[in-house]
Amino acid sequence: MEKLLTVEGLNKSFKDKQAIRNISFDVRKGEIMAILGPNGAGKSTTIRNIMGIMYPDEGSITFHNNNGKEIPRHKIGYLPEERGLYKNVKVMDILLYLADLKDYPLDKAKERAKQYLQKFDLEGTENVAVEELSKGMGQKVQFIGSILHEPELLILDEPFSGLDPVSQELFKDEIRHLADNGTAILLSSHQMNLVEEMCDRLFMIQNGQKVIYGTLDDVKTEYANFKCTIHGNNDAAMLEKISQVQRVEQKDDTSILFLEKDIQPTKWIKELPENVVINELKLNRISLHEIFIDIATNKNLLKEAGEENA
Ligand SMILES: Nc1ncnc2c1ncn2[C@@H]1O[C@H](COP(=O)(O)OP(=O)(O)OP(=O)(O)O)[C@@H](O)[C@H]1O
Repeated sequence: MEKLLTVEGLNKSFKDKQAIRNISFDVRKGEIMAILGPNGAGKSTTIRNIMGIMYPDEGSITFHNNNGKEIPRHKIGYLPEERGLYKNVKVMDILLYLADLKDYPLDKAKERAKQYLQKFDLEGTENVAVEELSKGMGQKVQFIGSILHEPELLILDEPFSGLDPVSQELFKDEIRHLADNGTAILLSSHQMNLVEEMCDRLFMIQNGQKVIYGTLDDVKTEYANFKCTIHGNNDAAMLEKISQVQRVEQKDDTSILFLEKDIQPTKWIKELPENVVINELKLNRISLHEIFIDIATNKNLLKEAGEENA
C-alpha cells in the first residue's frame, strides 16, 4: 500500500524530560492506523511534531505519495486534541474559512459543508454562532472542518472524546468511509473497543517508546492469549487445575479461564475434564483493551515487546 506519511527516528525532549524516543512508523493510503498509549505516553507530542506545531530534536517526517513527491500541507486534515473554534463566528462561515485556509474552492466547500451538516444532524445551524452550540456539536463542526477539503492524510487526536454513543457511531462510520475511499488516517484514541473495530494497524507507545507496531491481526496473534468463558456451576479450584489454565476469574456461575499463550484451541477443548459443567462455552482471544492494560501495567511483557520490536 502507498505510504503517505513516514515518521523516522523522532526524538523530542522538554527540558530534561524525554517525551518521545526513536519513534518510527508510516501511514498508508486507505488505512486507519491507530496510535495508542497510556496518558502521558507521547502520542500528542508525536502528532504535534508531525503537524509542525513543534519540531523534533532528531528524526524526519515525510509526507509523500507514490511518486516520491511531497503531499502539500493543504492536503492534510487535522483534528487537534484541544478543541476550539472562534466562538462568535457562524458555523458556515468558520467552515468556509477553514476550507479557504486549505485553498479549497469555496462553492464546492459550501456544498460539501451543507451535506456534512445534514449527515451530522446539524442541519439548520449554518447561521448559528459557534458559542451557541453544545460541546459535542462544536466537535462535529470541527471534525467537518478537518475533512471538508478532501485531505489525503487525516490526523485525528482523540476524535471520540466527549461524544455520545450515537455521535460516536456517526464519526466512526465517516472515518471508515473516508479510509475506504483512499484517505490515510492516523487516529489517536483511548476507546479500545472502537480502535479494535476500526483500525487496520496500530502503533502503541509507552513512556515515549514503541512497544507494539503491526496489523491488528498480528498484534492479536502475538499478544492476545485465549480465554475461555464457561457458564455453569463449577468449583474455581477444580478449573484452575485444568492443563494450561493460568488463572480463573469467577462470578456466580460464570468462570473465565485465562489460558497459556501456546494453547491449541481444538486440542485444549477436547481435553477438558468430563466433570466440568457447561451450559455455555466461549473461547476467544482477549480484547485490545485487555492487551493495552497488560502492556501498560506489566513490565515483563513491555520489556519483551520492546526488545522484539527494537
Ligand atoms: N509542552 C510541554 N512541556 C513540557 N512537557 C511536556 C509538554 N508537552 C508534553 N509534555 C510531556 O511529554 C510527555 C508526553 O506527553 P503527551 O501529551 O505527548 O502524552 P499523550 O500520550 O498525548 O497523553 P494523553 O493521553 O494524556 O493525552 C508527558 O510526560 C508530558 O508531561
